[in-house]
Amino acid sequence: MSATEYIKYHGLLLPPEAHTTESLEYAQNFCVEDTDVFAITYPKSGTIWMQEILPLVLNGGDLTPIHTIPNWERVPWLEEKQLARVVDKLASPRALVSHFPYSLMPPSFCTSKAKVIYVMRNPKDIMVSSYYFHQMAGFLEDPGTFEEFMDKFLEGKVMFGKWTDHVKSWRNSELGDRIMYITYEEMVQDLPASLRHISDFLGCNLTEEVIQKIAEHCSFKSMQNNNMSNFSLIPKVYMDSDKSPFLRKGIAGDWKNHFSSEQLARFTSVISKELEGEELGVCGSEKVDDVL
Ligand SMILES: Nc1ncnc2c1ncn2[C@@H]1O[C@H](COP(=O)(O)OS(=O)(=O)O)[C@@H](OP(=O)(O)O)[C@H]1O
Repeated sequence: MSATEYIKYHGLLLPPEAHTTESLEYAQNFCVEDTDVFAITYPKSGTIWMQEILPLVLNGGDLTPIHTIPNWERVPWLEEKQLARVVDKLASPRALVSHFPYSLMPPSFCTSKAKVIYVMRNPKDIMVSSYYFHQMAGFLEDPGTFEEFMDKFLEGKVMFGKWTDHVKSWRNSELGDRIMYITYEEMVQDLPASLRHISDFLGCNLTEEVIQKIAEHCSFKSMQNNNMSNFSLIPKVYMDSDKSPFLRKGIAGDWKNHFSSEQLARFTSVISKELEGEELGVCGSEKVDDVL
């Protein structure tokens, strides 16, 4: 398939396969409940990982949902068109994901007590992951060369705009104890510790035995083998895993295999300039600036 032209929504480019005028309007009018939990990510930061983790943490490690419900229905995207179709089937407390910047969250989110887990990832690894995703996803624009894709990424001419705008919008959201920040890197480094952190934040009181069980089922290998999570149910015309699997490498630092020293210098210069004066702070055990 050839990708249809992206739509523009409040200045953000979005692929029309997943986003329609109706789905975006539905998201704006969505009635957020106090018990809802949102995992918010810039694309390729660990969204589907959280779609696996959240139902397990919220339901004491019950494996049924992750083995029976595809991830896009189990923990749907706020902005995508399947939400309206599955909303009545969502287990309570509901878990959702979104790539929206803070400014596009619905009014009911802002007045609710819903909690947010914001997952950050090294933008260089995001760009690499996204580059391969654009090669395998038939509904996304051809990425061109790595160099061309870097230009687009840095200019924000990719879906959901600039990474720096996304991070800044959520770092400045002032949601207080409703928001928890975590990095993809700390999840890779020590998943059980990250799960304890998430479980405490959500007030779930999980035993160590359950934490270990969840960690096992959310490992990269287990998720690669879970047909409800690896997108093998999606027709090849939309996602062709022969070109690049969705669960591709699952590591921190793959950018080192892709960036030339010139590209690294250019990327770092643009990103640091845009983050100048921003206090990104501490996420769990990691100082955020250390993973950038
Ligand atoms: N369990 C686990 N462990 C480690 N890494 C994992 C895991 N699950 C998903 N991933 C990696 O997350 C990357 C995909 O990001 P997203 O899920 O945010 O993509 S999307 O925005 O929903 O398209 C993509 O990263 P890359 O491998 O670097 O491409 C996935 O492999």
